[in-house]
Amino acid sequence: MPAQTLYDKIWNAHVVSAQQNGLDLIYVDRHLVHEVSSPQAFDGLRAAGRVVRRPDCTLATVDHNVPCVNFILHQLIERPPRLGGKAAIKDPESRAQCAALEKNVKEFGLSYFGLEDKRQGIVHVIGPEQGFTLPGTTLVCGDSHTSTHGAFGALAFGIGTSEVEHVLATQTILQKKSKNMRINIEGALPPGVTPKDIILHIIGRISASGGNGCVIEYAGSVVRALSMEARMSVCNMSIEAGARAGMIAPDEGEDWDKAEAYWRTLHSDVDAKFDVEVEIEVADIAPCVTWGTSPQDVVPITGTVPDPAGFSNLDRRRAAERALEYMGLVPGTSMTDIKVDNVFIGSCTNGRIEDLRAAADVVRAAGVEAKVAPGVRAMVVPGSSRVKRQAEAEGLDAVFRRAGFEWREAGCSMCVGMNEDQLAAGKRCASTSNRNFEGRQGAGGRTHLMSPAMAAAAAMRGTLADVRQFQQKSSQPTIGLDSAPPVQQPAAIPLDSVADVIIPTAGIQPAVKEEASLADLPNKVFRVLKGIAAPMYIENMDTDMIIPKQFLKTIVRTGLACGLFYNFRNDVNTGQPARDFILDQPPYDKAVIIVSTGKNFGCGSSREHAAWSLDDFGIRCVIAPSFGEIFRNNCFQNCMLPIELSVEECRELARDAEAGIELVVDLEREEITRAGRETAPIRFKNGLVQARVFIGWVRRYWCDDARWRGYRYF
Ligand SMILES: CC(C)[C@@](O)(CC(=O)O)C(=O)O
Ligand code: SF4
Repeated sequence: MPAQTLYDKIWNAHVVSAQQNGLDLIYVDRHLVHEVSSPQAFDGLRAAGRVVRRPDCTLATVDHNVPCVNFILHQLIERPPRLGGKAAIKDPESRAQCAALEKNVKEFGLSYFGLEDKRQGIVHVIGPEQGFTLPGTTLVCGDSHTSTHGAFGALAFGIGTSEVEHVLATQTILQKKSKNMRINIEGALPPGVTPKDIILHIIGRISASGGNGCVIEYAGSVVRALSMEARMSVCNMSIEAGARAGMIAPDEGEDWDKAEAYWRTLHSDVDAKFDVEVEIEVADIAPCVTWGTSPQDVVPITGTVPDPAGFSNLDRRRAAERALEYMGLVPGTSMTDIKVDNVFIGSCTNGRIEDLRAAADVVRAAGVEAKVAPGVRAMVVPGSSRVKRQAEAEGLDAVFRRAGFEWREAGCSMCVGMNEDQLAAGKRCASTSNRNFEGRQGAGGRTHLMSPAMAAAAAMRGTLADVRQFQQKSSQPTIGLDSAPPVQQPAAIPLDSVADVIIPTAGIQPAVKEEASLADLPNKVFRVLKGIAAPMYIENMDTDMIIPKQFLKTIVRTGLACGLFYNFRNDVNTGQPARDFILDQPPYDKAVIIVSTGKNFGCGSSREHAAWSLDDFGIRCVIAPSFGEIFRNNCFQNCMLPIELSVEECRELARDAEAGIELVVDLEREEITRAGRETAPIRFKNGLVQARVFIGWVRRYWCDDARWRGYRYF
């Protein structure tokens, strides 16, 4: 057996069948479900008369839309008010989305941590908390930050809603295997430098597209010494590095005796080959903050706002100029001179107990009299109800409250602003979340990413601040390392209805005996596509830009063209159409193709709404130098072809698109030509694979493996 990486081992142990088009059908051990990415999936099941194949391996919760304010009465959908619950969900769309999940979990018989459940919380906090996440398993969720669970040596990745439906129905998923990337992190961690700083530093170093096409394994002495919370923060942001997933080999486990033999094999073999290896020396890292609108826009807190003119890459420079304008920043400004209006401590990156302790340490170090700086609104939102209770048991809430922080209920809150916790236009927020995208925390809001300790320091000072100045005053241990004092955990809450350790692929029974049907192939599938292409020049065009969060509250897939590139096409303040965006100008208002010269198109959130809105507008093909992996899969699911070409080729096509020349994408010939021009055709890179996957994908209505009939449909 050739040497294998950790990723290879888990992947190989879960292959149900290798497909001819370069995809593997993978068995899914665990499936987490939340209210935003699931309603359309359940509707699909209902329409097809299907059941959930493994309700015992599926766990659902509400997190994105839940109010984080604590009112006395809770009155979600026709329920008698109860004491001690959360505020009623006032926004009708948010309420409908949560209500849809409540209905679906009942109908399909799933384990559900609802609003009033003591175990409710952000999906990526509760999975590990409840022992649902285990080493060596495959775990998926309709959410990009599923990468978090890789901290346990699981292969965990985000998927789109159509894929959620496929997993619900079959407990399998069709995926292309990624490349292996290893990031070795060595050295002595300087004071004030936390896991968040390490991952921000890494993204700054390898870029937001640096992990494209890869699964990252984090290794090295620094990683081995990290606590589980810290590992989760690092793996969480693998998606911000453009990777499919992040993983860390497990080294300890509470259920050790149960699964020891298997878990012990979960490491990369000594001579395993990685496609990409990166070395990180942590000794030189300082606490980090972001200045722009991509997680790669990282500087040390001692640094200044960079000058876009310093970027030699044209798309990068354009993105930086746009970012600075959006962020209201001037090159050369010291980061510590930047005033903040809001502070948000929470999210699936940094909403765990250790994060709250780290932030509270800084608040304590500022002195008992110290208060949040005047004019700053600071809130702490625990990642789960259990984290909240633990923090209260340790008295952390009192530390925060005394200093003037708001102490909130568990949920996603201002990480995404789907509840009422939104950052107002023009306001600046020091945030422990993972995305500083335009409009991420609220339309027009400006986000700086940082560690919980740094966010607490910013709250106390009223500007971005160097946490080391606070820490010198205190003798608190460095956060995120296993050396932190042991803390008493509250009694474990049993998760009765969730199955025990699952041995991958064992005991698979042949599924339903239905036959593949080629009859109703969607008519959107094309073999030749001719039409107007709209050029776009932004690097890291994230799916928050393609469709902002206010359009994610729908429970259907249709009618989303109105949300497409919403913040580009409308005035953020008035909501009036701006009419100056490319897709609003003839002939591009009839575009069927997008040509992006910028890398990493569709990065970030897994929201299939991005593909649905492009589809609704009439786009059938997107051409770019690289794609966010989940977006790429979502395109296929919606019969929209993503084509990867070199940056130069994309630029060439963008020039033609700019001139209004129609492009012809021919799948059979695997080439792109310019209508009515003699210019040499551009061949698809990996043309065969691309075209075959596209045609094959939609033709393969059923996964026709003898052992396993996976079901897929549109
Ligand atoms: C559902 C959505 C708001 C999401 O959680 C989805 C995701 O990251 O895949 C996000 O953070 O953008
Ligand atoms: S990234 Fe934010 S919105 Fe998405 S799951 Fe994490 S906390 Fe929730």
